[in-house]
Amino acid sequence: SKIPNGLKDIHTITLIENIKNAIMYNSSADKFYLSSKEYFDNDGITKFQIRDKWMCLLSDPVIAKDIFLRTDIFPKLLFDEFLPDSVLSHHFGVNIVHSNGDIWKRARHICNLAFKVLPIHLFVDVGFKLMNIMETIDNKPIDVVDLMHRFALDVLGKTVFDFDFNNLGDPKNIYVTTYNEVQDEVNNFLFQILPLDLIPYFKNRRLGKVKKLQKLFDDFIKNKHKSMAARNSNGDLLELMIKACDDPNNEAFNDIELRYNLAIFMVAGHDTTANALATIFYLLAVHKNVQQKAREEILSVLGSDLTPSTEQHKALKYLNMIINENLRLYPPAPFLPFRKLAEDLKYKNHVIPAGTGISLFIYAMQRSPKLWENPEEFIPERFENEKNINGSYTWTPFGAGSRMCLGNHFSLIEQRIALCLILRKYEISLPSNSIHRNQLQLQAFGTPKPINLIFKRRTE
Ligand code: HEM
Repeated sequence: SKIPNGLKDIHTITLIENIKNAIMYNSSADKFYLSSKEYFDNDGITKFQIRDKWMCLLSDPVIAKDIFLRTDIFPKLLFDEFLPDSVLSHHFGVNIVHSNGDIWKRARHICNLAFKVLPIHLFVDVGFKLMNIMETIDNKPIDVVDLMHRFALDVLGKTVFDFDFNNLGDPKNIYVTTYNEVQDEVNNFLFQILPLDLIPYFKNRRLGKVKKLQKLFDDFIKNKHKSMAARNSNGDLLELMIKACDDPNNEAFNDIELRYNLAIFMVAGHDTTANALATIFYLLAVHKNVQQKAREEILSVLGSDLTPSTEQHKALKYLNMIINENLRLYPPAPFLPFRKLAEDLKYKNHVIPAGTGISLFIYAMQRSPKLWENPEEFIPERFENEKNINGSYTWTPFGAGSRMCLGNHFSLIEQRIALCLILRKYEISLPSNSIHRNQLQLQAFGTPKPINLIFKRRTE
C-alpha cells in the first residue's frame, strides 16, 4: 500500500528481500542484520510491510527506552488484530506476553507469585540427569543445541508445570515432537509476510498440528484439575493459575486462556535459555582461555560443591560477565514482540504514524559499532563495568520496564547451574571441520544451527 509521508525516508526492506531471507535463511537474525546493516547501524531504523501493514524495526537505544517505559504509547500488537485466524493467533491467542491493560496485569500478577521463590532443587535434579546422559557420550561430538533444548524443556516442565517431559531420557516423546512441529510452523516467517494460509491445504495442515498440541495442553490442564481436587498440591505455576480461576474475587482465567499461557511459557521459558546455553558452550569452545578462567573461578568459588548456593551465584563474577556478553552477541529473543504505535511518533526526521507496528531489533542494537567497541568480538570484560548492563538501554536481552522478562532470574540460575556442572567435569572444544569454525551460524531468528562440540572428561 501507499507509503505514509513520514515513513518515506526510512530504508525499506522489500517483500522480495524478506521472502529471500525467509526461504534461504529462515529469517535468522544474523543474515537479516547483515542484509541491512548500514541502515541499522547509521539510521537505527528500517521498515517493511507485512500484508498491507507497515512495520518499523528500530535499533536505537533512545527509542528503546521509550518502547520499554511508555507502554501507553507502545502497547503490544495482538495477533487477533494483526494476523487473525492464523497459526499464531490460534496457538498463542491472548497471553501474558501478548496482552495489554488489565488482562496483562492480571496474568502478570498471577505469574509473579509463582516466580517469587524458585525451586532450585529441581533445577539441580535435572542438571544431574543431564550429567548422567553426558557420561554416556564421552568424547564423541554432540549437538549442544539439541542437548540444551532437552535439558531446558525438562527444567521448565518440572518447575513450572510439575510435569516430567523426560526429553532428556526420551527425545522422541509425543510432547516434544508435537511441540517442535508447531514451533517450526510458528517460526516460518513466510506465512506471516504472505497470505499463504488462504490456501486450504496449508491452512488445514498447519492448524492440524496446532490442534494436536492443544489437545495435549488441554489434557494437561484437566489432569491438573484432578490432582488438585485430590489435594496433591505442589505450588507450581499452572496450579497458581488455576487457583486464581477459582477465586470469586478475581476475574477468571478460563481453560482456553490457561492453554494460551501454557503455549507461550513453553517457548519463552525453554527455547530462549536453551539457545543461550548452546551459544555459550560454543563461545567457550572457541575461546579456550575464557573457558579455563571460568573453570578456575567455578572451582575456587564452589570448592567441592557441584552447584552454586544463593550467595555463590553472585560470587561467580567472571561467569556472569560471560553470560552477559553471550546475551549481547546472541540474544535468544533477537526481535522484541511487536508493539502498535498509539500516536504519531517523531524519530529523527521521520514521523511514524499511529497504528504502525514497532519492534526493536535487539540483535542489531547490541552489535552497533556506534554503541560498542569491537562489537563483533567476544569480550566478557566489557561487563566488568556494570554501566553496560543497566545504564543506557544498549543491552536489553530481557527487555526492561514493567514488561521485562518474568523469567530472567530463572534463566540465569539455570544457566549458571548447567555451566558449573559441565565446566568442572569437561573440557569443551570445537571440531576443526565445524560449519561454525569462522562464525556461528543461526538457523531461525535466534536459534543456532546444530553445534557439534566435543566434551572431553577432565582428570582433576
Ligand atoms: C535467556 C533467556 C530469556 C530471554 C533472553 C528472554 C527474553 C525476553 C524478552 C525480550 C521478553 C519481551 C519483553 C517485552 O516484550 O518487552 C520476555 C518476556 C517474557 N519472558 Fe523471557 N526470556 C528468557 C527466559 C525466560 C524464561 C525462562 C521464562 C519463564 C520461565 C520467561 C518468561 C517470560 C514472560 C512470561 C514474559 C512476558 C512478560 C510480560 O509481558 O509481562 N522468559 N523475555
